[in-house]
Amino acid sequence: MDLFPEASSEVISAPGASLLLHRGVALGLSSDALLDELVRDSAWRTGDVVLFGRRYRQPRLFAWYGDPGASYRYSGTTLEPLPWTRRLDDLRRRMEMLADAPFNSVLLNYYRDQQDAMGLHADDEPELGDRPVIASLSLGAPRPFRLKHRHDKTVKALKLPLPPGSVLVMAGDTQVNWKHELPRQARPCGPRVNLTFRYIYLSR
Ligand SMILES: O=C(O)CCC(=O)C(=O)O
Ligand SMILES: [Fe+2]
Repeated sequence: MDLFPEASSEVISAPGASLLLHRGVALGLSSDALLDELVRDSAWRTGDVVLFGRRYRQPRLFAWYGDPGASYRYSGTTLEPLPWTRRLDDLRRRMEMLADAPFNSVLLNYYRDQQDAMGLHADDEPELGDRPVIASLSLGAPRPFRLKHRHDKTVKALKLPLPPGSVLVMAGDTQVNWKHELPRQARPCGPRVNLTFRYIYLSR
């Protein structure tokens, strides 16, 4: 078991973005064991999206955990967070140290195979604030994460392979200037779980 994998941190240069990719982050157990545990123990649910007036099932499972009141809004529904599990709270503390920012919630996404995906979007909901710090922990199949500039078509898209045990910290104006996606894959691949730790400004 690789409890202390080779750790490294890399600045990903992208105009108008702040991206730091940490590899081999200490998680308290191996990334494979953590993947298995989260797949088994998380309260996975399905979601729908409405696109051009039609309702579609999202091609992935998700779960939302956090402090009371840190609710998550998507496609017209508001989700109340499930209480932190010991594991997720431990990971939250680790991510806070790594990103030097507070987090009060985490969105887990479970991509069961190559057909599960997440479309192009920015995490720019008002409750995330103006320049959110988001720590994105990846486990399982190393699938490419794509980033596209929102305003300047001449800026080349980025394709980052996010290996298991890596944490991509998106900060500064990243969400203002860039969108990101996790495309469907042509080739079969194993499961992947991604956790995005976020800070939700609580509504009064
Ligand atoms: O699965 C990923 O790497 C990205 C997830 C994501 O963009 C999100 O949860 O907002
Ligand atoms: Fe996102």
